[in-house]
Amino acid sequence: MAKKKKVSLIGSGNWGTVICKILGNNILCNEHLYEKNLPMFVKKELYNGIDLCDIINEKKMNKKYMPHCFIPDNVMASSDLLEVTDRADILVFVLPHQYVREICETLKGHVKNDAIAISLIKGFDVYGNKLDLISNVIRSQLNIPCSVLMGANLAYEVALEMYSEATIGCKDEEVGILMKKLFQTHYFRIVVVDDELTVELGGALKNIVAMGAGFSDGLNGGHNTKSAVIRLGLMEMMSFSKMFFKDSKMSTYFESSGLGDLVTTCYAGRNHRVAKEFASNPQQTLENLEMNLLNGQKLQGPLTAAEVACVLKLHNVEGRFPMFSTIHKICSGEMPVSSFMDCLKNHPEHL
Ligand SMILES: NC(=O)C1=CN([C@@H]2O[C@H](COP(=O)(O)OP(=O)(O)OC[C@H]3O[C@@H](n4cnc5c(N)ncnc54)[C@H](O)[C@@H]3O)[C@@H](O)[C@H]2O)C=CC1
Ligand SMILES: O=C(CO)COP(=O)(O)O
Repeated sequence: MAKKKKVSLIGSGNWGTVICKILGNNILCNEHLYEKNLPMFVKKELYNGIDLCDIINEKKMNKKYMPHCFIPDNVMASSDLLEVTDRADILVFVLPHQYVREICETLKGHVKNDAIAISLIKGFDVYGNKLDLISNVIRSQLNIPCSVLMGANLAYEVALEMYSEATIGCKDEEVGILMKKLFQTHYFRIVVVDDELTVELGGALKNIVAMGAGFSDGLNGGHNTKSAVIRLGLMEMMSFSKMFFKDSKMSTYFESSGLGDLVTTCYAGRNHRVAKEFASNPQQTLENLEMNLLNGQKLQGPLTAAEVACVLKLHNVEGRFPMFSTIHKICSGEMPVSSFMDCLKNHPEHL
C-alpha cells in the first residue's frame, strides 16, 4: 500500500480558514490516502488576550478571521512553522502575498525533496525591479513544483457552502488530479487546466480592477459604468499578460480564475468594499479603512497595483494601461480618487 501523504496548510486568515475546513473534511473522507491530522500554521497573535492558536484548537473556530466557519477536529493549529511543515508531502500556501518571501526564507532547507506545493495566493513578488509570480518564489526558494488554485471564491460564501467554481492550474496531469481530489467538494467544483501561468495572472491582476470597481461605485457610477470598468480592466489584464508573460493563453481568462473571479470581486470583495468606502469618504486613508473595516485581513489590490506600476514604468508603457496606472496613483495618493472616471473616458480603447 502506498504511504499516506502528509498535507500541511500555511495560512489561517479569512480564506485560509475556509480552506482548512475543506481540506480537513476531505482528508477525513480519504484517510487511506492522507495522514489524518492537518497541521495549520497560525501566525502568533492574541485575540481578546488569548492566543489565537489555542482558540482555534479548543473552540474549533477562528474567531478573528472567519468566526462562523466550523473547523474539523483533525485540524491542528500551531505557530511553529517548521513543526507544521515537518515531513510534509503537500504544502498548501494561503496567506497574504506580501508575506510569502519571509515564510519561504524560514522554510528553505527544511522541505522534503519530493514535496509538492499549491498556492492559493493572489498577488506578485517584486524583488529588485523584477516582477515575478508568487508560485515562482515558492518554486525557486524551496526547489519544489508548485501548482495554483484560483477562482471566484469569496471566502464567506464558500464557508456557507454556497456553490462556487475554482480553477487549478497544473502542468503535471497526475498532480492536477491529486490536487482536484484534495480540494473538490459538492459545493466547490474544480476545473484543472495545464496553463498554471494564466490562472495565477488572473487571480493577481483582478484585485487591481476590483479597486477600480469600488472607486466607480463610491463615485456613484452606474451599473453600465461598472461593466465598463470590468471590460476595460479585463482588456488590460490580458494585454499585461501578453506583454510580460509570453506563454500565457488568453483562453484561460474564460475560466473561473479569470472572468469569474474578476466579476465576483468587482461586486463583493474586500478590495471593492474598501475602495468604495474610500471614494465616498476620501478624507480617510486606505490604510485606515483597511484597518477599521477588515480587522486584520489584508487588502491585496493596492500592493498589486504598485507592483504592476513599477514594471509599467520601467518599460515606459504606462499609457497603454491607463486603468492600472490610475488605480495605483489613486492608491498611493498621487491622484485624487475623483479623477478615476477620466481614465475611463480617455481610455485608448475608444480613440
Ligand atoms: N478572503 C477571500 O475571500 C479570498 C482570499 N484569497 C487570497 O488568499 C490569500 C490569503 O487571504 P486570506 O486568507 O483571506 O488572508 P487575510 O486577508 O484574512 O489575512 C490575514 C492573515 O494574514 C496573516 N498574517 C498577518 N501578518 C503576517 C505575517 N507577517 N506573516 C504571515 N502571515 C501574516 C494573519 O495571521 C492571518 O492569517 C490572499 O492572497 C487572498 O487574495 C483568495 C480567494 C478568496
Ligand atoms: O479573491 C477573492 C474572491 O475570489 C477575494 O477578493 P478580496 O480579497 O477582494 O475579498
